[in-house]
Amino acid sequence: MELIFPTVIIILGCLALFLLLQRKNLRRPPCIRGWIPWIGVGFEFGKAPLEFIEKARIKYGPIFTVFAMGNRMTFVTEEEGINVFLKSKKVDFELAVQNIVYHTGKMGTVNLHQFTGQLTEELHEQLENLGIHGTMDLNNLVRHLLYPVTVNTLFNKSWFPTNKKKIKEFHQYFQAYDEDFEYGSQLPECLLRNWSKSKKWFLELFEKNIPDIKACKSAKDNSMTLLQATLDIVETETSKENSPNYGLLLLWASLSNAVPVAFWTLAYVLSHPDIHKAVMEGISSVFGTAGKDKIKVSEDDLEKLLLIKWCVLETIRLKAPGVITRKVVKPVEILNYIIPSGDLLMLSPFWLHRNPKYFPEPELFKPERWKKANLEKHSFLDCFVAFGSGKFQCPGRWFALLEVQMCVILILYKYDCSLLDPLPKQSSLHLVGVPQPEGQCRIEYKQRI
Ligand code: HEM
Repeated sequence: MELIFPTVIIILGCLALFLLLQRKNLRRPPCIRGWIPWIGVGFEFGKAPLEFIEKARIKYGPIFTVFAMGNRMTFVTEEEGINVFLKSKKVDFELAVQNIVYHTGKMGTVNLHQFTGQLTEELHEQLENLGIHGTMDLNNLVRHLLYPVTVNTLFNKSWFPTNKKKIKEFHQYFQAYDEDFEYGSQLPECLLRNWSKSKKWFLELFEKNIPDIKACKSAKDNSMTLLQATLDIVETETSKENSPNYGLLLLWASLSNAVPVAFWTLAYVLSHPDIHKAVMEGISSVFGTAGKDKIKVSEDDLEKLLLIKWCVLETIRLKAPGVITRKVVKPVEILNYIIPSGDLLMLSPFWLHRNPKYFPEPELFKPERWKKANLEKHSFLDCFVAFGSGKFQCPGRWFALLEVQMCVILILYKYDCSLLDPLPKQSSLHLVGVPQPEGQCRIEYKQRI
């Protein structure tokens, strides 16, 4: 009898605790966890993550958790969750992404429009290498054009290699680094040998070059490149040792997003004959029809070519990053569910931009929908979150828009272009950054005379 009483108390206590935990779990969003410990649904999720999250939304509703590789990722897809994601102090950006990202938000203060002249010059220089006529994979063409243009403009004039072997190496290492970037922050480097080798190659390159990059100010006006400005901030606020990592982050963020956006913009414009025609009429009305002159593109010219800016933005709407991420630091309530601290809160710009509630006829490439955006006041369409939003919005967004517009203008001004393949599908392998095309899409270009 003496033993029965405490035993009953313990059992009742356990039961109460169990019911309490159950109740707490009941207030959590539905969780897709699979049966394998730690791995969860990692294999299914990893095969085609973009499709996985849309199927989960259809099956489980506007908020759900995916458990994979030891992480709880809670996806929000509608207003209430999106507002919490973008505005709540209970979620954190820096803890959610690689440690090295903190503080770069300050880059936003640099006046990117000072780059108009240099971008034009660099683009003309690289376009010379295309010759007068050719056929090649459009993605390859854009990479060969924009890798050097971006690096020389953002980092240091003439920093991009000019020797063929080194250029090839740069392309190979960058593509390997880009390919596994999102796994690089989650898996041990020994499992990602190519990624780790490429990272080392770039860090060494930055280590070697940072003193030169810092020393070399523009001879014309003593102005700084974006990397110089960022390094000034990094070295004052953290330590010199972080500089190569920041350099590499900036390199990845700029090349891995702006280059595929330029590819998709050209591919969309060239595969829509009416839009292509209207774009060409715009270019001829500002610069004339002949394509041989080394035209200078000013900010005024860009204002007159609003359709091209809309085409770039419409492309970014359709090819937005698969996810952006925050870490929940204090339990937060969304749609009557409690999201526990430690969860990663995920928002998919890609799928949000395909919700007909926010973007009518979402699958169509309709640049004119941007007529409604107040671009003069630097604001995008409601629910357009390709660059994130709020405090941690992408600091490179205006540079990217400028660079892609100039790239499109100069290619189409100089060359008569047509696509030899249909618009490719996008690769569904990656969630981070702008998606890459799956397979090739050839372009034929002929210099205008
Ligand atoms: C169209 C091209 C681009 C897209 C779609 C894009 C998108 C994004 C997104 C979604 C974020 C995260 C925002 C968030 O979580 O709220 C981000 C961050 C960032 N982006 Fe971009 N980006 C682009 C181009 C660029 C360029 C050209 C640069 C460099 C010049 C750049 C530099 C960065 C940096 C450094 C961050 C980290 C922000 C921080 O530390 O606060 N991006 N970008």
